[in-house]
Amino acid sequence: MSSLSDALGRPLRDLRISVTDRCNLRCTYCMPREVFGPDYAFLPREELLTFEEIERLSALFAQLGVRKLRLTGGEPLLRRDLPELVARLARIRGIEDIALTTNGLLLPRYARALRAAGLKRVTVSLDSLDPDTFGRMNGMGVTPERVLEGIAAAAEAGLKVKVNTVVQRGLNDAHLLDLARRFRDTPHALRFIEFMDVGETNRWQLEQVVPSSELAARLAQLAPLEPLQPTARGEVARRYRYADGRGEVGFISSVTAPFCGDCSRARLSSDGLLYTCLFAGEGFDLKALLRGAADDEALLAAIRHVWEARDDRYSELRAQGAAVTGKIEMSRIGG
Ligand SMILES: Nc1nc2c(ncn2[C@@H]2O[C@H](COP(=O)(O)OP(=O)(O)OP(=O)(O)O)[C@@H](O)[C@H]2O)c(=O)[nH]1
Ligand SMILES: C[S@@+](CC[C@H](N)C(=O)[O-])C[C@H]1O[C@@H](n2cnc3c(N)ncnc32)[C@H](O)[C@@H]1O
Ligand code: SF4
Ligand code: SF4
Repeated sequence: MSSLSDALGRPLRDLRISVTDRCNLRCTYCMPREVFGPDYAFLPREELLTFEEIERLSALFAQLGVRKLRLTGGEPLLRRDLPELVARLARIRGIEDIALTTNGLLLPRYARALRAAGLKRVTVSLDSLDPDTFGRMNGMGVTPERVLEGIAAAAEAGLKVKVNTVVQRGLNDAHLLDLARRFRDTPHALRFIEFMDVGETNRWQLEQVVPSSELAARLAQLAPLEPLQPTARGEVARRYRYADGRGEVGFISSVTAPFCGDCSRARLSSDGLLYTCLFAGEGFDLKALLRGAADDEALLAAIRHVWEARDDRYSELRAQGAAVTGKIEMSRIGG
């Protein structure tokens, strides 16, 4: 088994796989309704990688050093028979961790099947406990209760749960202590994500980013925060525990504290393009190779080549004032 490094010396360890570009929500920061409306052209079914294709590629990525897979989207639970894909991926030699990022709405239906297929953990997105705020942010008027039911179903099925909250100044930042209180006495780590300028449609403005340092100071009203050691190199979230022992929080601070230096994440879009950065404009068409009957050696060589040429560090460059246009949408590349 070989492993490789990119142009900045970073290994390839994680593969984030988008299984659909569709979603049952329209979060304003990700798929704003005015863009992703009834006429939006989502990918036709035949353009999506099949489970066989995803399995084959994942096994090749594992040969090149990938240890962790994350299924995402769009909303991954909209992809029919997703537990079957999990079962296929769980059998791949070298894969140590499989996770799923979801908005939670379909977890009451699928949590048990996912667990039975070999999934160990899920990350559920929930931006507010205030129904008006959450309904507005998810663009569909869906209540936080529905997501909490999904979280409960996941926990009951034996899945480890993390919760992701995107923070936007003036939208949900007034209600964050309620969320923190809600999860403090649970085993579910709550992670606050700085609103990011991903894609081209979410009208990102720096003024709407609440720096994690500001949030941390607010959370300290509940109890002082003590930093925790990273569990792995390249960990996205900075983790803290409350000094009174009642829970864990994390901060994902791509805007105020970029973490490109250790970024070992590749991304596979639902239509089979390989991207080396969340903010990339172009991907490498692995599906064309797959469907052009390339053998494993040719696919391995192509992936190696792409990774070895990689010098992406978008968040660091943004922090230095660089502007980039033509970025792919989050729902297509996978969050
Ligand atoms: N800028 C940037 N943001 C990222 C990257 N990876 C993840 N994120 C952001 O962080 C959020 C959380 O990612 P998750 O996959 O839930 O978290 P994680 O910390 O990678 O996952 P685990 O540690 O495996 O639980 C994503 O939804 C993105 O918004 C990255 O490489 N770059
Ligand atoms: C694109 S979603 C896909 C998975 C699933 N639909 C969900 O919402 O969890 C993955 C993650 O990206 C986050 N995200 C989407 N747009 C974002 C943005 N502009 N800034 C920060 N995080 C964002 C979401 O909150 C979610 O946690
Ligand atoms: S963040 Fe997730 S749930 Fe919200 S619109 Fe994007 S893909 Fe859908
Ligand atoms: S901005 Fe790109 S290189 Fe930097 S951490 Fe995110 S995905 Fe990795």
